[in-house]
Formats: sequence, structure tokens, C-alpha cells
Amino acid sequence: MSDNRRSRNITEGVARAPNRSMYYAMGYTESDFGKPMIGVANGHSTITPCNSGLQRLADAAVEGLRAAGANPQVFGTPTISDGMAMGTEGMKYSLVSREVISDCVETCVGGQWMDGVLVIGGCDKNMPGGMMGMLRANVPSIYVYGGTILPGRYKGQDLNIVSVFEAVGQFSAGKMSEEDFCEIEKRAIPGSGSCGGMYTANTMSSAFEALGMSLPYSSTEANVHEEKVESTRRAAAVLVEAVKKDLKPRDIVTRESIENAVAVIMATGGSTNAVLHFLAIAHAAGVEWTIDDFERMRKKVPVLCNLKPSGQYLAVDLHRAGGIPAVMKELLEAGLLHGHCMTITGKTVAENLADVPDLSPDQDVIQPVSNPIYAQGHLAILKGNLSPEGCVAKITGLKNPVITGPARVFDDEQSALAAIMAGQIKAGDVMVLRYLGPKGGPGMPEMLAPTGALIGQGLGESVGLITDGRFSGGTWGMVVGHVAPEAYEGGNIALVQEGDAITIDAHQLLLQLHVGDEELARRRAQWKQPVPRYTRGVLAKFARNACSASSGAVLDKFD
Ligand SMILES: CC[C@H](C)C(=O)C(=O)O
Ligand SMILES: [Mg+2]
Repeated sequence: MSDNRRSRNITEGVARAPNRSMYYAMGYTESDFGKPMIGVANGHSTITPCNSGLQRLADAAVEGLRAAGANPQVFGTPTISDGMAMGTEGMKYSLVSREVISDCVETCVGGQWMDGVLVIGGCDKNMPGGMMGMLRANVPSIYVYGGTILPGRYKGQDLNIVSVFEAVGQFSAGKMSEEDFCEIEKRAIPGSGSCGGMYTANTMSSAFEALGMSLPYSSTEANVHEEKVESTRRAAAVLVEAVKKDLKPRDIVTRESIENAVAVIMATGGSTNAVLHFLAIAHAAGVEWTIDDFERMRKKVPVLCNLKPSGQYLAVDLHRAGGIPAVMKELLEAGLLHGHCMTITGKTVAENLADVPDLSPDQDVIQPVSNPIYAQGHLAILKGNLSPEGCVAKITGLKNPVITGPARVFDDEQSALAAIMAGQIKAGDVMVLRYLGPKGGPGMPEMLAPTGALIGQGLGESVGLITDGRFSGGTWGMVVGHVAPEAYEGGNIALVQEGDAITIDAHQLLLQLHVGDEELARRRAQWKQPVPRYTRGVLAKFARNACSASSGAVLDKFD
């Protein structure tokens, strides 16, 4: 703690008297100035069930920091709810909130000259935003995930948020009664906690545990369970030890620990958003990492976990089966993790995993590496004339891994969803949803509403969908996101016309528009960049400063 704000020596200490006086107003006593000042970034919010159960975790963090001899300084971080914003104009603020949260953490830690920070978050963007802020501030930090939600129940079936999105398609296709549709809506979300499948929130929390920035087992605990409160108290004590050792985030987040995180993302079948967020996290950490690194990792890491959206189980089932340590132990023993990487516990990955038991034969959530669900990872980077910078698709478990079909072009999400609901999209079509990228959306919204409706209508395996927007972690099927360059920047996706033939090829990792270069040149000569949808405020700032999705859609990429 090289901070003369707390020293009493007569030269530096005197000048800091006004700073210290402010602390006395907060109940500090003179002896407190010898203790570390540690921030608690509290994501509690009654905006969404993902964050409505965080206050008791913030309280536990404060108790744990005080008990470990530190001064806790609580500040708030905002959130929006992806589930509530999905399919509305509000979803354009989702990725923007990642930047707002990272700026908030960086600003408070830097502005208050904190010695460490414990960040608590729940909904999707809270995790990457918090991690980016911790890496920019680079004081000893720990991430505390708010915890996953328990399943809802109806007619003997587990329910979660994606059940409702898919019910929209089922009901619109006449495959579900109105009574069932209404009951599923009311029962799917039983209380506080983040969306229960291996969707974006659980993907990022699990990845942070593998990265070494969260406590072992903590990423799959349920928000409502007491163990979540207990692990938060432990996280506070671990952080105070890290402050004493000056163990900083950039000592932990390295190219090799990011490989560990991506290996776990592949093994658990995680969200496509992890590609965008880990490009941004690597940028914040100053670590060299490109979109092609995901393809390198996909080829060598198998899918081991049977988890929703395309699998059977939820994060609470993964926790019961051994959690992320059980997955990491399988990968480490197969030589697919770097065991020497340092973690926030002060131990290496291998040391943290030393006492993890073997997989129980009584569970079928986690497969051994010797008998994986899929031999290679599911998150693939596709390229071709529609996305020369690379784009993202989940390619495992597809009945039709190659589709060539006529383009059905939409310049906004709402008209695409309306066409699906009206039965105007047929098997074999390739939907093109564009002007939804970081700049064009703006804000690169997630497309769970149309992809969920396609699944519900039974078209998930026969209709392709490509977009310069993003997908929710609940999306699966023949879908390709993060197409770059985006339409607003004049990418070839902007030149697609209704009926053009498009191929999505999961074997060749190809996204190709079958239109000749001369015709494309003719169309480009006639193309004009549309007027920006927002000219003031956060969406205008994001649109002006966001870089390509193929580099993480960050706002501070100036090189
Ligand atoms: C499942 C949907 C969830 C709300 C989400 O947005 C994500 O996982 O990205
Ligand atoms: Mg989301």
C-alpha cells in the first residue's frame, strides 16, 4: 500500500490531512488509516432477478473485509436485464452496459485510490464489465458471481427463461395451448439468480473461475443458497491476503490463463458472447488474443457437459455433479489446461485442483475426456466473403451442418420476428438480420427472440440465420452472429439482396454469399451508409467509438 494518504509522516502526511478528514466523517478512526481501503462494487438492483439477490452478498463482503482487517468502501454498479430487454429497443443498451460497468469500476477504484476491489454481479454484462474494470484499474481484485437461478417447474418439467422464448414459437405455430403458454410464462423464473442454463451469465462466471479470478466452486452456486453468502465472505478474506501480496489481476490474467478459461467455455458448451467478451477482456489485460485463437482452442478441446441450451441440464445440476473444478480436473489430467497459472487464492490451478474428487459414476452432467459429448469444441469462427474478419457459430449437434438457401433480408429484428410469427419463413431459408452491429444497431443487440421462435416452430435445424448482431447464450441452431465488417460499415452483408444464395457450412467453417465480385462492386457503388439511429447519448457514443466485433466491440481500441 504505497499511499501517503494514510501516512502520518510530517512531510507527505500533512498534505493529506484534507483527504483524511473526509474519512472521519465516514466513521473512520486514526487506526483505520493503516488498513487497506477495499472497494465492494455492489451490483444489487431490483431491475432484474439476476441482481435482486446481491445485497446480502455485498453485506457479507463488507463483514468479511472488516473481519480480515480492511476498510470496505461500497459503491454501486448498474445493470440492465437481457431477459427483459430481449426483442425490444432496450436490448441495444445491453452491450453498452458492459462498458458503463467497466468504466464505473475503473473510475471508483482509481478515483478513490483503492488498494483492492471485490466485484459482485449477476446479469450477463456484469461479468465482462466488472472484469474489464478490474483489469484496467489493476489493483488486487476478486470476482464474486451473484449465483445462478433455480429451475421453474410445470407439469413435471424444469423450466428456465429459454423455455418461454421457445414457447413463443410453439404457441404461434399452434403447438401449445394458451393455458400452458401462460403457465410457462408465470412459472419459468422462480426467484433470484441469473439465467439457469449455460447461458452467458453462467458461461462468464465459469470462465472467471477457470481464469483464476473467482473462488473454486463459486461460479455454479445458486444465488438463494447459503453457500453463496459463505463463499462471498471467504472471497473477501482471500482478497485481503492478495492485497498483502500485491497479487494483481494482470499477474493472473495472462495468455495461458485465458486459454484455460476458453478451454472451460468449450468444455461446458458456453455462450457465443464469450468470444466477444474475452476479446474485450484480453484487450483490457494487454494480452495478445485474436478471434483466431478461439478456433485454435476449439480444435483441441472437447465438449464434456450436457447443458442447456442444446443439452439437458442447468448450472445447478453442474454444481451438484462437481462444478467447474470437476471439469477443470478432467481437462488438466488430459493436458488441456495450464496447471501452473496463478489464481486469486494464491495457489496455482493445479494446487487448487489437487483434492478435487474424480467424476462420480452416478451423474451424467459431466462426461470424462475419454468419452466426450463432442470431440471438438462448439464455438466455431466462420469466414468467407460475408465475414472476412470472422464470425461466430455454435456448430455441434447440428442435423444439417451445411445449408445453402435463399436470403430473407431484414434491416431490423422486429420485422424478422414478425415474419417468423406470421409463418413467412420456410425450411431452407437463410435469414439475414443486419444493421444490428456495434455501430449499426447500435449496441449489437442479442437475437434470442427470433432464434427462440424458430426453435419453437421446429425450424431451428432447417432455417439458417446470420446477423451482424449477437446471440443470447440461450440461442442454438443454424445461427451465425458477429458478422464483420458489419452492414453499417459497408460490409458485404449490407449488399445482400432478397433471394441471393447464401451458404453456411459448419464443416468448412464458411459463410459465403454466392454473388460475383462484379455484381457486388455494382451494388457497392449504389450503397449509402444509413443515417445513424442515435445522435446523442450513450448509444451515439457507443456507435461512434465501438471497434469491430472481431476485436471485441470495445471503445478504447486506438491502435
Ligand atoms: C438465456 C437468455 C439470457 C437472458 C441471455 O441474454 C444470455 O444468456 O445471453
Ligand atoms: Mg444476454
